[in-house]
Amino acid sequence: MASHTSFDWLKISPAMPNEQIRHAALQHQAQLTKPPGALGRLEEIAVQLAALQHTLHPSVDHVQISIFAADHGVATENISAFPQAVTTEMIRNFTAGGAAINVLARTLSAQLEVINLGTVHSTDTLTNVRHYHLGAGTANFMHTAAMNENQLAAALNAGSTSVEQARANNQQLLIAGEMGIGNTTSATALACLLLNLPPAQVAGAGSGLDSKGIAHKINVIERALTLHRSHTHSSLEALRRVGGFEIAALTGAYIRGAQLGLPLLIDGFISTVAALTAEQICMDSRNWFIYAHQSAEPGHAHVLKALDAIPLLDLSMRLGEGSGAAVAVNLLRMACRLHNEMATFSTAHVSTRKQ
Ligand SMILES: Cc1cc2ncn([C@H]3O[C@H](COP(=O)(O)O)[C@@H](O)[C@H]3O)c2cc1C
Ligand SMILES: O=C(O)c1cccnc1
Repeated sequence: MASHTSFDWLKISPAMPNEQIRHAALQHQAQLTKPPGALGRLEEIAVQLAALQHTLHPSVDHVQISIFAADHGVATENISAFPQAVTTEMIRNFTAGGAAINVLARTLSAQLEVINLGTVHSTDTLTNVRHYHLGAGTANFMHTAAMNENQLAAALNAGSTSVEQARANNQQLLIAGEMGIGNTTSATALACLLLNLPPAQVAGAGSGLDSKGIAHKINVIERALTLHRSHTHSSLEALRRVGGFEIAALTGAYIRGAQLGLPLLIDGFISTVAALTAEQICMDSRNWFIYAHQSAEPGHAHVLKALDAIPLLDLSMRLGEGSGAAVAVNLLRMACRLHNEMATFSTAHVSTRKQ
């Protein structure tokens, strides 16, 4: 790939979790008034957040949710149950406060931002959207690479910018969500390239295809992989060829979040494919990822398995927008408060385990 300067930042090493604090947090958990391990993964989350935030008193009160939206050229192949216009219509809905993620963000008092990287229909009149204009959506990857290198670099940078803003605003956790009709096709093609899986194993209904629609989607992805596979020698190149602007922005956000030491709560199938891409580009970035939920999209289980990740929740959600991650925030908050506020055996005068 040319244009080295624009991709150079991807090589910066991720921040390291604090292992001393992890150890101290584990010891603290053992002193709380409960049988050791009885709070299960809530204990693990608190200990992990302590190590990531370099404090014995972790907290995720301040949450930023960044929704990256873009259109996909491959949408012209009839691979979604919904028309492409929905991407733009949903951006409008996000700004009006009516989408699922708006409701969830309000319950969390989270900061929500909407980023349009490039859609077929303009949203320029909307003032509370950050606009990037990378193009009127990606090119159709059935015929050519989805992005050129400038578009890929700009999309990765857009994700990075959101993380830097979150950091500057002292946010403690970032959720990067996505919106883009056709993006389960793009994410499936990308996962298949990165993990060498057959599309039939990964592809699903997305926003609601029937079995005939899924068979067609699989066929489209198989043909695209035949075009791109032999030219794809790196994960970054796979992202450029079959990814989307918003998937690249998520990837950039995850890599930059890891570099700046900001914990990242990963949503469903599309977000997890971006996390897989981030991890393949920048291996130790994985330390900063917390997988929130298992999507009903069948490919999600395969990608999570490849990542050796067990998500916190399984609610049969299949929405995207960062919604599954938003639902998991209260679990993280409760894990932190238990860790920070429970009495110890000694302060509460509770007898410890028999020797
Ligand atoms: C109204 C509506 C709101 C959404 N919010 C997220 N998605 C989700 O569905 C899309 C991916 O599905 P596919 O690949 O089948 O097009 C993405 O925009 C994703 O965020 C939505 C989809 C719809 C229809
Ligand atoms: O799991 C997801 O992220 C997902 C699944 C279906 C449609 N949109 C998003």
